[in-house]
Amino acid sequence: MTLLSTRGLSKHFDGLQAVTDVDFDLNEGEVRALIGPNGAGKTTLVGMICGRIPPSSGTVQFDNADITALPAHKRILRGMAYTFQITSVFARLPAAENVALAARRRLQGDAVEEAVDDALNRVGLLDRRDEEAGNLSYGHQRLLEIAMGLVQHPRLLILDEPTQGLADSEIDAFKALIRELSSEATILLIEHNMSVVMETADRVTVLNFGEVLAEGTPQEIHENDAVQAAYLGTG
Ligand SMILES: Nc1ncnc2c1ncn2[C@@H]1O[C@H](COP(=O)(O)OP(=O)(O)OP(=O)(O)O)[C@@H](O)[C@H]1O
Repeated sequence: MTLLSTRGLSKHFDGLQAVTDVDFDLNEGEVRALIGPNGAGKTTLVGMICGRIPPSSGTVQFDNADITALPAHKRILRGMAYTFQITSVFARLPAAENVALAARRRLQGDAVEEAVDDALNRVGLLDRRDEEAGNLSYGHQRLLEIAMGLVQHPRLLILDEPTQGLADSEIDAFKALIRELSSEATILLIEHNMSVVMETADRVTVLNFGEVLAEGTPQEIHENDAVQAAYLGTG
């Protein structure tokens, strides 16, 4: 089943065409990586999907409904969760309280703490639960945001460069987390780390100059000459 689709989705900022006429379909249950050179329009496309950026033209459908005009917070209620490159944690609150704020959208009472600890455990931050979020490293703040997304049991989890700032050992744990989550949520991942893309994604979409350049399995994308030329260099 198609969970998300965009048709003719475009965005220009004054004279700059950031995203052009993108038709994008995401099946329920898949892990999709969105890759492309810097400035290709990945963050802008995802911003339009989750309602942070109003499109210049085109439509977004989620779960069989046209959500193009729906504000971001209402898309969250319909089952979208996302994290962005700039962390949005409350720095002075403990890690656990940040996750609890997200959990209370859905749960009450003792169930909140249980869900918070479960989400922190899954991203590997349970032992940091009482630490002020602002004291965590940048990479750990990104993981904390993923926990804030997870605790809402989203149908679609969108992650913008989640492995930025993580050590190699943490990236390995992140790959395992994505594989585990893929049985419960559809995942859209903007990712520059090709080992993460190759090892976690079912399919890959490549954006270049705001347009879809190619789409396919990680292997197909790796072997695609146009992608090699635009993005992967000599591969
Ligand atoms: N708010 C904005 N105002 C003006 N131009 C913008 C704005 N946001 C993005 N752009 C421009 O739109 C283009 C696409 O940017 P976007 O951030 O979507 O690319 P990206 O593929 O996510 O890049 P990166 O990998 O560097 O994050 C770039 O040329 C960028 O400078």
